[in-house]
This record gives sequence, structure tokens and C-alpha cells, in this order.
Amino acid sequence: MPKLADYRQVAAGKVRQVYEVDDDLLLFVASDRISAYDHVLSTEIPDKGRVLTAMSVFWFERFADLAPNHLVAWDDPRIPDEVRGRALLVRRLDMVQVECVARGYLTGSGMVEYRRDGAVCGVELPEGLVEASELAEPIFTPATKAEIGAHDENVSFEHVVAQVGADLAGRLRDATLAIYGAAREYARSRGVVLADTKFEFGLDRSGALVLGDEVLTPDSSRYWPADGYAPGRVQPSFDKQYVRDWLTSDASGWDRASDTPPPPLPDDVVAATRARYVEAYERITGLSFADWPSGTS
Ligand SMILES: CCOC(=O)Cn1cc(-c2ncnc(N)c2C#N)cn1
Repeated sequence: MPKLADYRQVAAGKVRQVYEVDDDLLLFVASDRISAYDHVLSTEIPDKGRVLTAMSVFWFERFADLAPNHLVAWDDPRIPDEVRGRALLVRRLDMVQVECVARGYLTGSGMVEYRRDGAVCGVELPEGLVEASELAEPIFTPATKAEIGAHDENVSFEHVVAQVGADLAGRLRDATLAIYGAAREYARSRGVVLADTKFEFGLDRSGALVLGDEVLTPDSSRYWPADGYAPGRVQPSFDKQYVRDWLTSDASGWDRASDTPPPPLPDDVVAATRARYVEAYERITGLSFADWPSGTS
């Protein structure tokens, strides 16, 4: 059994890393780290990496007919024991440098742009929309990937055409909206509003568009509880609300406006947050998280 140190790291995000296994295979690793208010917290959430990995596998398999994906294996002797259950063996792709975002609801940077322009990424929207309004149709709102710590920059579809050509831009948009549309409908039937999501695609040697990265997790998407959903206010995050509420409460002693790092999380907030990730997984998939692989270390 190989060790993680045997593999060269080729990419790192705030809470994820990508390692090289061989010419054709990469290891996509999700950590137990959690970020909030643009800070990666010093306290980890036990099993967060395994839950989000299990969620990606569920969605990859569910939508394999809608879009080919880069998943090769999640339980394989080439996956080191120390990351077993929170690492995916994936095939190497030529990644398209476009953050493919689909939005079914208006919030976050989309809401900021709408207030300024009445549009998001150049897509005109009707007047009178409010925070968390459901859009009549989901919209494709691409972004260019920012450096770690900075926000992605929303761009127009025309910008993507100029960057990758009209054919590929069209395929990115169509695939993004098709997968998001199917996922949000399914999630809604399980009591979760999938407000938006971000996909990354790559091209394989034959030029086929292949879904990469993690998919439809609470880190790549906004998960809201369906019960209690109401436009007109910021919706609670299904998974991160306990963390956000504690960090902004007097109890934490943290001042969000300062640039000081957030303090460690109390055990009860960690436990409640872990439970929310497990609940999201079990609600969406109908599977028991206890059955998902784990390392022995
Ligand atoms: C640490 C997180 O980094 C990223 O997700 C961005 N990234 C994607 C790749 C990649 N490169 C080739 N083939 C792939 N299948 C993938 C994937 N996924 C590298 N970095």
C-alpha cells in the first residue's frame, strides 16, 4: 500500500489537494478543514472530507449518463490508507480554466451584481427580485478561477467564448445547466434546496467534455434546508450555519471585520457541524454514512 508521501502534489486548494499517481491517474484528496468568512479555520470537522467525497461519488454515479466524469475509483489499493474514504482516484484531464457556475436562486455575488446591473454575468433578470429569489430558469454564470484566498471573478458567456471558443463554451454551459437542473430537482425531493453549484470540466484525449473536481457538495454548492426556505432574507446554510453563528456571536470574541484569524471552534459546534454533513449525505443519498470506507490510521 503506497503512502501519500509517495505521490507528488500537483495542486492545492483551501481544503483539498491533488496528487499525481502516474501519467494517467491523479489522487483527489478532501481534507477535514472547513472555511468560513474567507478563512480556513484552525479547527477541523472530523469526517468532513469523507462525507464530501462520498457525496461526489453518489452524484458522479447518478449523473454518469448526463456527463462522463473523471472518477476511476474510491476504494483502491493505490489510495493510501491515511486518506482512504476521503480521496478519489481520477483520470488526468486537460482542465478547462472556467469555473462553471449554475444558479437557480439569487444570492451571494449574483445578488450583488443584480443590484448593480439588473443582470448576472450579462444575463438580464426581471426587476423586483430579492435575496434568495428563485429564478424562473437556472442561469449559467461562469467565473475565472482566482488565486487562493481571492474570490473568483464573474465573467460573461461572451468572455468564455473568447477564451475557449464558441463550441466548447456552448458545451460547458449546456452540461452545467443540465446537471444542475437534474441535481436540484432530485435534492429538492430529499428536502434540500441546491441554490447554486460550481463545476470544473476537463477534456480527455478524444476531446470529450468530462466532469472533474468534486461535484454537488456543500463546499461547491449552496445547500439550504427546504423547510423554512423563503425569499427575502439570507437563507441558513445547511452545513455551515452553526459555525457562522458561533463565529459572529459574542461567545467567540472574534471580530469578523478585523483581519485576525477566527478562534478555534468549541466541541459542541464541531459535533453539530459534523452531524449536519452526515445528515446532508444520508438525506440526499438514502445511504448510511457508516457504510462508507475509512482508513485504519
Ligand atoms: C486542489 C483542488 O484543485 C482543483 O480542483 C483544480 N484542479 C483540477 C485538476 C485536475 N487536473 C487534471 N485532471 C483532473 N481530473 C483534475 C481534477 N479534478 C488539477 N487541479
